[in-house]
Amino acid sequence: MEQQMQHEQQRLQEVQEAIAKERFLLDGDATRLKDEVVRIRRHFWDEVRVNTDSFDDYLETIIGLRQEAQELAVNQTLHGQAAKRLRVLDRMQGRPYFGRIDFRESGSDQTAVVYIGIGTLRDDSGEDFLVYDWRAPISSVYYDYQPGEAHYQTPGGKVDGTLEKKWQYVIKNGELESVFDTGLTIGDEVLQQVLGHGPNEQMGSIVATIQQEQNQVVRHDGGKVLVVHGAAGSGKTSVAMQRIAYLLYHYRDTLTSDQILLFSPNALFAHYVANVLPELGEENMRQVTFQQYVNEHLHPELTSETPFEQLEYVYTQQQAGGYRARLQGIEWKATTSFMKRITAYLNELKAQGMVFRPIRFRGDVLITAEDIANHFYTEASFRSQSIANRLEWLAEELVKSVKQKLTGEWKADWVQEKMDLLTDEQYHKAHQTLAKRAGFTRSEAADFDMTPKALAQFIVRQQLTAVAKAIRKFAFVDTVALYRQLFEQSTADGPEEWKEICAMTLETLDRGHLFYEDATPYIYIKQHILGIDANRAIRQVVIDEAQDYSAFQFEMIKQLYPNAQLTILGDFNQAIFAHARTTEDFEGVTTLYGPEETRVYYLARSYRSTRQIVEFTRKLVPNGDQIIPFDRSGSEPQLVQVENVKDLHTQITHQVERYQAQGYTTIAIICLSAGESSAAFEAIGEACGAQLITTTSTAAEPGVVIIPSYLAKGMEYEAVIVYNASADVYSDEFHRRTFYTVCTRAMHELTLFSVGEPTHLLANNGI
Ligand SMILES: Nc1ncnc2c1ncn2[C@@H]1O[C@H](COP(=O)(O)OP(=O)(O)OP(=O)(O)O)[C@@H](O)[C@H]1O
Repeated sequence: MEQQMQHEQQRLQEVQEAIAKERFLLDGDATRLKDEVVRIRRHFWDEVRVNTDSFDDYLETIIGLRQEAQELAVNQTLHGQAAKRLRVLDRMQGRPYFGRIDFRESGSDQTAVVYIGIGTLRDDSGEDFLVYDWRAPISSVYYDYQPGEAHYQTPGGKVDGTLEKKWQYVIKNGELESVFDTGLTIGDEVLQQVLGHGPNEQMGSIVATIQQEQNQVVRHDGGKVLVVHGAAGSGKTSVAMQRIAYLLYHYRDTLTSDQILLFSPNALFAHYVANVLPELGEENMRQVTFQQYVNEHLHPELTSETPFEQLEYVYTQQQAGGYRARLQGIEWKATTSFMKRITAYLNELKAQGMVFRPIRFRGDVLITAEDIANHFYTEASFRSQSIANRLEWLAEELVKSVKQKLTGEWKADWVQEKMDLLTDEQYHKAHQTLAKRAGFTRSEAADFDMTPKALAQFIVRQQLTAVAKAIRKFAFVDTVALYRQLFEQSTADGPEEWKEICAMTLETLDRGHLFYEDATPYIYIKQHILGIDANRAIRQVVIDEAQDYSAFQFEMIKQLYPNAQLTILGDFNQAIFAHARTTEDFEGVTTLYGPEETRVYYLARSYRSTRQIVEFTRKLVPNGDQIIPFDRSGSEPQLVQVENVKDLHTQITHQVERYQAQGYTTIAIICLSAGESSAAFEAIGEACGAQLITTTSTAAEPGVVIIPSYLAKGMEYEAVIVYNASADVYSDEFHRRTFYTVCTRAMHELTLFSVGEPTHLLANNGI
């Protein structure tokens, strides 16, 4: 064994030398390329002879420009590639590889020894691989098999053979610490070690320990939709990030990181995952939250409640009037029944019911809403057209009509007044523009005689342009009134509290505001009427925490990114939003592109928490027995009942101190709501040295945080303290999924405090 270790030490050293050598050469190249780029930029115009005297001179100038631009682009690309390779080499220096497989192809008497790391490394000759990229086809054997028969797929077909050996290496800061023969050891010691450590404040890559069931997801290919349903801590987010890295490698000739879009739940989470791809030497994908999308697409006169404000209402306003109706409304507005209702409504609008705004000029109505509606519904050639197409045509007609109506406007008093008030600069500008239009060159402009009539017409035209622009953007369609109409009608299949839901929705709309549950349906209607601005460049869309998305949201994402494959990851036990509280699977998602285009994986093993914590948390949810803990041992979760809030604060402060003394650096005190969080922060923030996390937080420092439940979603902490797991706070059945989400954030330690009687949700835990 010692001899083996020496051999491995020596090999490691050789590989490190090869990395250092490539690094040295590339460093020189990168510097040279950078200097070249700077030089070309600086002297761009020196190299190009600009001469437009004759056509030939002009052509020569264009050719010169193009050559120079091409040279710049080539150098920039080469520099980008060199810089990327340098990033990979930098990371490989400290840990060139983490695994090895000895694989013998069927029919061959030679065994290939394959070392696996985050990037490829060849020897001096360029012929042999010293290290294989973890995403190379042969590397999949490492993740998929124990010693014995094995195979892997290449673009050329399936390769069968025997996996003779499978080793894992622990290399830290360039030093070989240990080698495991993972074909022989029971349990995964490296994984035990990795999971036993605390997290940084940002997520890391799991490339060295991807598990077989996760590897299937990472390398899945084909179909428009990939759904990953997995328990809390089963690695959904990690797998999503590794998958993005895999796709960037596999489709490196056709896919770039800016063609990949990740929908994340909030800014804090976006920051949390932002380090994984750079750690693997890849550039980050684009990230967006659904709320950002909503804000960009609302009518400018509307504001919308945020998803977090909606949750705060749901969690804290049980006693408010209309609460029951609001909750029903939240659920109903996310259903496929409501979507069907909207589809029928959009169809009806082809024949009747469109609502328009009059077209005004300087406050006066030029074309009434009734006239626009008449035009829209009586034009015979429109009948078979979609609403969006009709509007395009109508807009042009309206612009023409407005122009016609304003032919004599230049004589109006307001124009004369405006002319009198023009500054010298404005007058000069008008003169220049009109001279140019009349064919005068810049040097001849002074000879142009601008008549008062021409100036007056110019002033009118300026205002008209703004009106035409608004018409072409369909400002004459009253999208808010169109959404409103849905709640002015009765419906046969609406929920019990329909009348009250309608009254609440209308009252909110009257204030120029939307409930969060109305934002997506409103935008959906708006886009179907005015046309969708689809983004065809995006090729991959990844939706994490997808259990919180409604049928509308999925449909909208599909329509927005028609060329993208979707990876949808979620866990319905963590569906904390009221609209999803009774949904149990992604069945609705299957209808997006049909079952043949949809593949579903289930990840049952939970890696984040100790066995004791998983055994505790899985009793909180109905199907919890399907969740399999990774066998890592820790202490039992504790429930501490206290008599009053004063005691609660004293005890929590002591608990934080104990955790700190145990060496934990990421500790979360998780509250149900923002209100509870700020009260907790006020009382114990200073004593615990804690940061308060709010919806506006974009990053958290390592240390103690006080955080509301919905912002802790997707995150993890070494030690979790549930602020108040009492029957008063987690009072209802609908708190179950939130409570489960809160408790599953813990990696090593979980303590629940309760002022008075604990929540009924703990009944299955014998409490
Ligand atoms: N194969 C693995 N090797 C090492 N660590 C892993 C592996 N799979 C998961 N983990 C770790 O388990 C923890 C949970 O992973 P992750 O956050 O991706 O799970 P999740 O399913 O998205 O969780 P949740 O739904 O609860 O937010 C992370 O610390 C992650 O690094």
